[in-house]
Amino acid sequence: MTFTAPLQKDNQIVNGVNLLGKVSAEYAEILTKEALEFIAMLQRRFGGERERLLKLREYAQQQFDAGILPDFPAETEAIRNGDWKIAPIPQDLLDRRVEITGPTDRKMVINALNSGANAFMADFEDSNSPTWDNMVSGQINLRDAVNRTIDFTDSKTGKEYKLNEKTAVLIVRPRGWHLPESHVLVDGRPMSGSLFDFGLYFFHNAHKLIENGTGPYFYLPKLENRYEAALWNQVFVAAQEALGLPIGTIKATVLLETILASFEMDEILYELRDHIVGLNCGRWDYIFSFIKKFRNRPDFVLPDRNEVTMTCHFMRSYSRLVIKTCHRRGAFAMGGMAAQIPIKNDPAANEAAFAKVRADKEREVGDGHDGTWVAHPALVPIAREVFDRQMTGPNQLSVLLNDITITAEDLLAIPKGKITEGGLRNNIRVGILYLTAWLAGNGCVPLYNLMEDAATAEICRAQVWQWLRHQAKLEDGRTVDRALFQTIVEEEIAALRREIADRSSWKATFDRATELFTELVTTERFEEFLTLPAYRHLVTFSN
Ligand SMILES: CC(=O)SCCNC(=O)CCNC(=O)[C@H](O)C(C)(C)COP(=O)(O)OP(=O)(O)OC[C@H]1O[C@@H](n2cnc3c(N)ncnc32)[C@H](O)[C@@H]1OP(=O)(O)O
Ligand SMILES: O=CC(=O)O
Ligand SMILES: [Mg+2]
Repeated sequence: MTFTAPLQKDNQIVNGVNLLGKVSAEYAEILTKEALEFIAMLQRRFGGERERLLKLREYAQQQFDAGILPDFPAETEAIRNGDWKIAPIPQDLLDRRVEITGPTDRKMVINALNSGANAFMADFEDSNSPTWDNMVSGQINLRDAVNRTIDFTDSKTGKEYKLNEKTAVLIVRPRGWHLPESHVLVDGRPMSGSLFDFGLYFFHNAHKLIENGTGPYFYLPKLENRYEAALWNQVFVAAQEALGLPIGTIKATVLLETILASFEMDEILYELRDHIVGLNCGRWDYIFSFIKKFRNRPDFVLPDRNEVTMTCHFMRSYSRLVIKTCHRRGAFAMGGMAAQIPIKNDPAANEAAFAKVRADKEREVGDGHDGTWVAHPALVPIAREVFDRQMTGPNQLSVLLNDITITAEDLLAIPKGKITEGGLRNNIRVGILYLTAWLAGNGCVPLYNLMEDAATAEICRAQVWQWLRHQAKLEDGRTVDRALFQTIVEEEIAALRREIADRSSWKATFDRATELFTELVTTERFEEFLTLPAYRHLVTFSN
């Protein structure tokens, strides 16, 4: 994706680096000459390899389109069969039973760190809309959190926020390899969003984190193979060398959230063995990736989104393989995110939502996961109660699952279930409303009592695309074709317009979101990520 914007010498704080976004006095504290030199170094050294690996994804797709299915690579058998372990895990990451996640909004960062969770994943990815302001103010908020100077006063309620004495361990999730940061050009080209997010956080905070007795910890999203893991490893080595820190200071947890990465779990752990502490089951992107990679196969059409749960054979197999693989290597197998959130003003519905979260956590701890994710502070005690009851030590590394074998067939077993008009309508509604919020600068929203973020919205639009492409049959016998889609989408747009009538910030982006969603689900060529075309609408040049 390229953007044209005037290159001005006067916004070149550093030779060859052009800042196209606003730089206020506060932003300049993050976008210092030294920090920009550091991220430019990362981009110059690793930007080319990133682009090559993104091309490799296209090549792999051609194989799937030609009918070839993924399998465990023959050439890395020695790694899978070898007897090796990852490097030791730091003390403050040994017990990760409950992790809260959320965007880097100032109030939410304080709430998450105070939530009672063991760790907080501060998210520049699925739950973030990458406006320039969100990216740079997110870095400011994290810097202030690390320095314990963060505070906030809610202008509406007057409520004041500051950090408790004891806070969650901070882990930061940069954007995935596919996303650019178009407000920063290095030698005339947009830099990688991953390197921007990682680089600025690491540069400003690594030494302070170590002084505080913790470290620069990261979650790495959407990896598809060992090469992408190896690239992160090289980035870590270069970053640590540049700041004079020992190799292995950085610790990362990789989101195992693509179907292809499932075939290279050992290899990903191996490539990152000095820096990795575990894998995490990112179930929502995983489902999305499953639909995306096999999108052109009529035999891989999935049922309604709410039927594709963690208890489906392919999902349960994947999470068990994560546990088995990780524990053999001394790495953590983190669970994932149930989408239920508290339901206000309806105690019965709220209890039903909590019961679903509880059941999800019971499955995770029972299977051998070492910890889990929650989306909301009110869910911390629910997850903690389940893990405290069933996980007596700090983790379950000793659960080896030696008697379980997971095959390629298990990972690729298509779940059975219905496609319904309700499911189609829900995908359309959630897809449009999520994009509306995202374009308005909010990457995570409650919709119809569920947490929705970029990964869940990807499932919505990918399913509609897939059902249209393969003329899927609804349970009542009708075909999902253009005519049916057109009728339903028009009805839903009219209903949504009424639903958001008093939300002024959403009204401004609703039309763009409906256009974008319709384009995404009806286009001949499947868009790899909805955030790529959507990002063009977010980019604002200040000069
Ligand atoms: C697929 C994946 O990648 S999962 C990971 C990405 N997703 C996430 O991280 C989910 C993050 N969660 C959220 O953003 C929010 O919980 C939402 C959008 C789902 C729900 O938000 P809301 O409806 O506004 O929540 P609600 O009104 O109940 O919030 C109550 C309080 O909890 C706080 N809160 C809610 N969620 C979080 C969170 N994840 N972290 C910190 N604070 C939170 C709110 O800021 C609010 O604080 P206040 O009382 O001081 O004002
Ligand atoms: O990032 C998490 C996911 O489920 O996707
Ligand atoms: Mg994800």
